[in-house]
Amino acid sequence: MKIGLYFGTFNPIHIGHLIIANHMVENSDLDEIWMVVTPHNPFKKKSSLLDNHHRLELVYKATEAYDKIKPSDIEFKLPQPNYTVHTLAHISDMYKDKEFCLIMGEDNLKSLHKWKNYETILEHHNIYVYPRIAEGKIDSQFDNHPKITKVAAPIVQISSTMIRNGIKDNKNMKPLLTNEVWQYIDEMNFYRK
Ligand SMILES: Nc1ncnc2c1ncn2[C@@H]1O[C@H](COP(=O)(O)OP(=O)(O)OP(=O)(O)O)[C@@H](O)[C@H]1O
Ligand SMILES: O=C(O)c1ccc[n+]([C@@H]2O[C@H](COP(=O)([O-])O)[C@@H](O)[C@H]2O)c1
Repeated sequence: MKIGLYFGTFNPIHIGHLIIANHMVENSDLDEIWMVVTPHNPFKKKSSLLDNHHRLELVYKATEAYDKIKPSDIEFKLPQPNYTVHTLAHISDMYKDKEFCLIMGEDNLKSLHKWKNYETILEHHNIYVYPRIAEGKIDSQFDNHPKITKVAAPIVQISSTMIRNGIKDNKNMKPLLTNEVWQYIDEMNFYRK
């Protein structure tokens, strides 16, 4: 079984993430997508983060109706900040019968050469890349790389930052989230201040 790992902070998960996950699983050889909720991205400050379990709950609510998309809390028990190379080693060891690939936007591909042991990641895993509008250039070593496959997924210009800021400013952000996710955020008063 081939699993696509879609890593993210998901603070909160929005329809942009879901569109990508669904597109990838329906238009590639991947059997499932696991949305891996990251406690602490080594490149981001942790301060404005909703608790891990709340972010996981939101991913659970967003993906409940999708058979091939599943939430994962595998990084919760691993040392922080979360280096993807360590998570991949751990998960591959846990599920020896499965093949794990990475799903990544072009924005993340632009910084991949700065990730811890990125050569090891590429040695053991395929990366499926979808287009994203972002500044900067992709390192030329990743051009036509045998382990990197580009997938022509739609571009959706939504970010979690946009949603958090909108909620704080009392704007209606409902169309950018699933109903279940919006209801939970609203009930719990998340992101209001
Ligand atoms: N609209 C989108 N379309 C496609 N990919 C996205 C979109 N938003 C985020 N991603 C990608 O999904 C992964 C997880 O996203 P992340 O949790 O960082 O969301 P974000 O919206 O970029 O968050 P933030 O605004 O808080 O930085 C990252 O690899 C990110 O590049
Ligand atoms: O391993 C690394 O060096 C590394 C550097 C930057 C980001 N990552 C991972 O990339 C994933 C995407 O993060 P984010 O915050 O953009 O959603 C998340 O799981 C991070 O831990 C990993």
